[in-house]
Amino acid sequence: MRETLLQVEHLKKVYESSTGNVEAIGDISFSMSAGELVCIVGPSGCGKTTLLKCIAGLLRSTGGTVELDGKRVTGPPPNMALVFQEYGRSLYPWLTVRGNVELPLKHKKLSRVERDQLIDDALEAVGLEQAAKSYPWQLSGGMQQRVAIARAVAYQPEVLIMDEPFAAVDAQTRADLEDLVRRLHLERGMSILFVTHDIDESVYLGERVIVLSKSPTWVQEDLTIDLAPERDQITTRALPRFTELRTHVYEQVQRAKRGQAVRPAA
Ligand SMILES: Nc1ncnc2c1ncn2[C@@H]1O[C@H](COP(=O)(O)OP(=O)(O)OP(=O)(O)O)[C@@H](O)[C@H]1O
Repeated sequence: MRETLLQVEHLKKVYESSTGNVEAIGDISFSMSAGELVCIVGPSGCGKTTLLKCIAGLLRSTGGTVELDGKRVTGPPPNMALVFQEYGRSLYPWLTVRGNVELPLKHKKLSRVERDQLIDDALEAVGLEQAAKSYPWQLSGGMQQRVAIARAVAYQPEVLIMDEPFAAVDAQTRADLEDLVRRLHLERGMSILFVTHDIDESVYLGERVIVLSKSPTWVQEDLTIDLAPERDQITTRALPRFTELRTHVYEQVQRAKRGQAVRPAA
């Protein structure tokens, strides 16, 4: 059995402000094993980003706990990497692609040779060897997002957190980036927690899809995606089972939006 990597227990988040409190997360519990790729979907505004920020130690929860590798998360854990939707803002325009990938490695005690190996390997993994000396602003949106992914790969985190990473790229680039994520997961065993608005994307990518209720949020369903690990944009998406799963998740999200799902007794 795979060991538990991430454990979220009764997480709660209330935003307090002068205009009133917002109970964003009601009570979320789930766990994720090492080497898993888990997708999270839910209605707009249900607290997906809030959840990821709490998991990443960027936001203090109001209640409950997050543990990574058995250690309580109270601030950004060193063994976690994040990739967000806004690739333009996550890359430093004055650094080359190589410089951007190298940056977080400076916090690790590595020799020059080890660092160079990690950077070369990561750039190769995302297919950007030729662009190492370019600057981010010289690249397309999809390529910039590859740089952000290469940076995470080179860092060798225990878990990679991705928040709507492909929402701002065109459909063809998105499909390519989805396949890149699948490959990193399959070939390198990367543990990935992936938030998306796109139901088809969640089923195509995930080994599990967690459906969140609307705010104040709880886990409405934790669904195993029983598709073969080797996936392909054409054949996998054409499978009857793929259609069944995406229809099921779609219906669950619709129920969540309408607030129709019944929360199981604790
Ligand atoms: N800093 C904040 N102060 C007050 N309320 C907030 C704050 N950030 C988020 N919220 C509220 O918390 C709830 C959850 O927001 P969050 O951005 O986490 O949802 P989301 O599921 O990621 O949204 P989307 O699907 O639109 O990206 C929303 O009602 C939002 O208005």
